Amino acid sequence: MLQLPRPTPCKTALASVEDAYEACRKITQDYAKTFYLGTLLMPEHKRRAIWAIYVWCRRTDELVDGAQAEFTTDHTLDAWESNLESIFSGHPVDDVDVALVDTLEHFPLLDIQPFRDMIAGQRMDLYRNRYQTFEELELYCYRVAGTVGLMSAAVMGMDTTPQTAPWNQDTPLPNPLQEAIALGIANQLTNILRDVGEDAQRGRIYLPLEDLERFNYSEADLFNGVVDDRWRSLMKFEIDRAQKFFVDAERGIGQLSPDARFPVWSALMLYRQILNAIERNRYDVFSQRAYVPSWRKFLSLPLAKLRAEVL
Ligand SMILES: CC(C)=CCC/C(C)=C/CC/C(C)=C/CC/C(C)=C/[C@@H]1[C@@H](COP(=O)(O)OP(=O)(O)O)[C@]1(C)CC/C=C(\C)CC/C=C(\C)CCC=C(C)C
Ligand SMILES: [Mn+2]
Repeated sequence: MLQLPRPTPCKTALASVEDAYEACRKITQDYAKTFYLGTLLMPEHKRRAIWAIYVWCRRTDELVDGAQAEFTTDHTLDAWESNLESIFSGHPVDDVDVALVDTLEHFPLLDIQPFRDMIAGQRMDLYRNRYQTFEELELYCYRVAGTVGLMSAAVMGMDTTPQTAPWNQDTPLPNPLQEAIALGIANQLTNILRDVGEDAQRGRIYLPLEDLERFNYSEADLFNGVVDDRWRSLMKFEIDRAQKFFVDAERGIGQLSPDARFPVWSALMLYRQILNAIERNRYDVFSQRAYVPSWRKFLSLPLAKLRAEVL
C-alpha cells in the first residue's frame, strides 16, 4: 500500500514546482489507473493540474478511509480545512501542495467552495453509515464526487465559441457545470454499487433504505449477501438511476473545451463499463468485484474519440 504524504507543517524548504507535479503524477498513476489514462489524453498544463487536484482529493478521502482513519476526528478535518485556506492564499503546507498552489495560479476559475464541500462530504462519512432517502445520498454524492466535476471543469475549460440551441438561434445552451456535477455523481453511484459488499463489511450501507424497503430487501439480507430476485430488481433500479446521471453528463461534454472532450468521453465510458460488469456478474457484488479488463477499456477508446469529434 502506497503511503500518501501527510501534512508536515514544520518543514521549511518545500519541493520545487516540477518535483511537486512529478510526485502528483506518480501518485495518480499508482492509485487511479483509469483516471490516469484519461489525463494522458490532455494537454500538459491541464493534465498536471488534474494530477494536483487528484492528489488533494485522494488525501482528503484517505483521512476518513485510509490506514489512519480511526484517528480522524472533526478536529482533523478542521485542520485540513485550514490547510486548504492556506493553499488558496498561496501558502503550500507541504510538498505536493506546491503543485496545487501553482495550479490555482494558472486556473483562476478554480473556486475554494467545491474543495470545502468535499471536506463536508468526508465529514458525513465520520458520522453516518445509513441514508434514508435518495435525496440524502445525492447530497453525499455531490459533496464527495460532484465537486470533482466542478474542479475538473474549471481546469478543462468551456468552449468559448458562442453556442446556441439549434431549434432557436437566440437561445444560449445551458451552463455545463450541472453536467459536470452529474458525471461526478454517476461515478460515485457506480462506486457505491460496485462496493456494496466491501462497505457492508465496515457496517456501511449507502443504498437508500427507502429503496431496500421498496424491494422488500432487509439490512440483514444485505449483511448476509443474499442475491435473489429482490436483490436483482433493487440493483437494476439503482443501475438505471446511475445510467440517467451518465446520460445527463454526456450532454455537457460538447460544451467543454475541444481538447478536454476525448479525455472526458473516455473517462465516462471507462467508468460506466463497471455497471455492465456488475450486470455480467448477475448483480453479485458480494462475492466478486466488478472488474473491467484492460482489453475492454482499450476497445472503448476509438468510440470515445469518435464521440468527442462528432457530438
Ligand atoms: C461537462 C462535463 C461532463 C465535465 C466533466 C467533469 C468531470 C471530468 C467529471 C469527473 C468527475 C470525477 C472523476 C469524479 C470522481 C468521483 C469519485 C470516484 C469520487 C471518490 C470519492 C469517495 O469514494 P469512495 O471512498 O467510495 O471510493 P474509494 O474506494 O476510496 O475510491 C472519492 C474517492 C473522492 C475523491 C476523488 C478522487 C480521488 C478522484 C478525483 C479525480 C480526478 C481529479 C480526475 C478527474 C480526471 C478525469 C480525466 C476524469
Ligand atoms: Mn475512499
